[in-house]
Amino acid sequence: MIHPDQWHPVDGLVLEPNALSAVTMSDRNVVVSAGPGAGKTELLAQRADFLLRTGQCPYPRRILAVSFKVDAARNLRERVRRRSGARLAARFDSFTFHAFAKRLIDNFRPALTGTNALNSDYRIVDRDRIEGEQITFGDLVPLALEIIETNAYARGGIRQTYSHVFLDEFQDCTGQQYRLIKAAFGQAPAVLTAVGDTKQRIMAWAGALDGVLQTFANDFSAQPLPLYQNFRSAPRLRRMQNRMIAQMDSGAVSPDEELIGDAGVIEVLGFDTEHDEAQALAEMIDGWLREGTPPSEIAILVRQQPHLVAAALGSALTRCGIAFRNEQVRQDLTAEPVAALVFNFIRVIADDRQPDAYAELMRITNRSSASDEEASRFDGQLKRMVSQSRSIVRGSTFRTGEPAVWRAVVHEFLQLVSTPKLTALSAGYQQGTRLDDLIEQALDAFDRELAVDGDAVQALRRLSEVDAIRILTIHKCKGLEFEKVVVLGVEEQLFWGPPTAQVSEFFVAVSRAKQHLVLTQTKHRDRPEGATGRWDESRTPHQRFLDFAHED
Ligand SMILES: Nc1ncnc2c1ncn2[C@@H]1O[C@H](COP(=O)(O)OP(=O)(O)OP(=O)(O)O)[C@@H](O)[C@H]1O
Repeated sequence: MIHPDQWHPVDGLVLEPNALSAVTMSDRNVVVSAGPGAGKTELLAQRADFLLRTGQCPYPRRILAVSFKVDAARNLRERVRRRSGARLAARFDSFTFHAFAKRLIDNFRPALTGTNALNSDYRIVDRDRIEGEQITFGDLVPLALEIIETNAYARGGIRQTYSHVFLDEFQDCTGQQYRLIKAAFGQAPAVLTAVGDTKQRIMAWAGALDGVLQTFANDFSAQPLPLYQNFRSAPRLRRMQNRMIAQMDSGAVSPDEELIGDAGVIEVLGFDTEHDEAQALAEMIDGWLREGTPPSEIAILVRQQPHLVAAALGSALTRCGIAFRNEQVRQDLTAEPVAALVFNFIRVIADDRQPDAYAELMRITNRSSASDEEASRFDGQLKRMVSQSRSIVRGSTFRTGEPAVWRAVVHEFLQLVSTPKLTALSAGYQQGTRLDDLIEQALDAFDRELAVDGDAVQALRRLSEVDAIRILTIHKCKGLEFEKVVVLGVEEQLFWGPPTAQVSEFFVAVSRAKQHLVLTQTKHRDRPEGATGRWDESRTPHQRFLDFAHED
């Protein structure tokens, strides 16, 4: 443990004065408001390191960080683990609101009574729930709220556990989520740090509270600390963001002299049809990859329905042999250890060039062996199975594009690993049919990718975090950043709704780019297969948004 005076920002980062105050604040709640790329999430990671390393969050107490998206929660968790080490980071809980609520329900479920009472093996379903046995995602926060509001034991437990609470992207907090935070920590000694940007408020349609940063400052007597820098985007991109800020919140505009420089590229591309657009983008992305841009640094952002709007682009990328993940279709599966295990096994047997995948497979499957003897026996069995499965899938009779044959091989592998070992992979796997459901989802995801070109190795690349470029909605890209960002379809037909919400969404999309931003628009988009609702084939450029790209 070190004295607070001896602590320095991790990785040698220099923090602006307000950021340093927020990071090292000892006993006061704080609300940090700042624009994109100002380092709000980074500030939380630094604060976690400060609190854990200096003992301000003393053992066995913990830090709770609440984010809105699985990706964002995972990024923060990984940043803290990498910087502060696994031992200290074990006391850092980075959850989404839903995961935090579920944790409360799982720990204090008997506190739910009457029509809200739940069996221990309850399941989460999309809709049409059966009382006592099932709940929906939408029920998680209200049920957790009921527990915290009505049960002093649960309130005491949560307050005893957490000495510090972080709230990321807090501008999008809904009324119910806010009530949950207030009920859990309103009267508690826990120190809260909220960060957010009102210009990036994109969840108003889902009930995000207007002015929640100010409400929080009032209710929690939090000290407001604005930040002014943007560490993410090159100057040309920052000037575009600044032109948008001038319209959204004129008080937050940066002085011109801070944004001087030629670095950064913005391109506006117009096409006749989505096929022309797809071909040009696939060639452009192919060029970026050849120049050495890692696939994980390239994102295609679509305001909605990426599986339809980017369908032509998906086909063009496949023709060029570029792996992509369409995140609308693929759930956050790779974050699930059992799904990662299934994909890893397929990778090991289908692809020769994956020595790390084999080592990882051994490590994970052998983790919970009771003794050295058992571990070495299992090692031998696994090696034999991998070698047999390899010969099967490389044999001339193996129909490699056929999902059922892969399923059979995977099931045999899972049987060898055994249910107790699989259940031990994650705390939630004991519950109901969760483990089986996830295995099924992983296999379904693999089937879908296999259907694209019948190539198992390519299918796995598309499912991987590192090897594939990403196609995702603007909602999903919140808090993320990429070298190259394409905003696909800057058209009136895609950006509609209340003007303030639209411009915030466009702002979130544009501000994800570090170096290179491409905005596209087409005159015509054929109605794609699978489109059920309204679909306008004739398209109009969203000129007001495209104009932001032009320097005066
Ligand atoms: N003090 C700093 N010095 C140098 N780089 C920094 C600093 N703080 C943050 N960064 C880097 O700047 C980038 C943006 O930081 P971060 O994602 O924390 O911003 P943010 O305010 O949360 O952005 P947004 O609201 O747009 O999601 C990251 O790559 C981060 O590592």
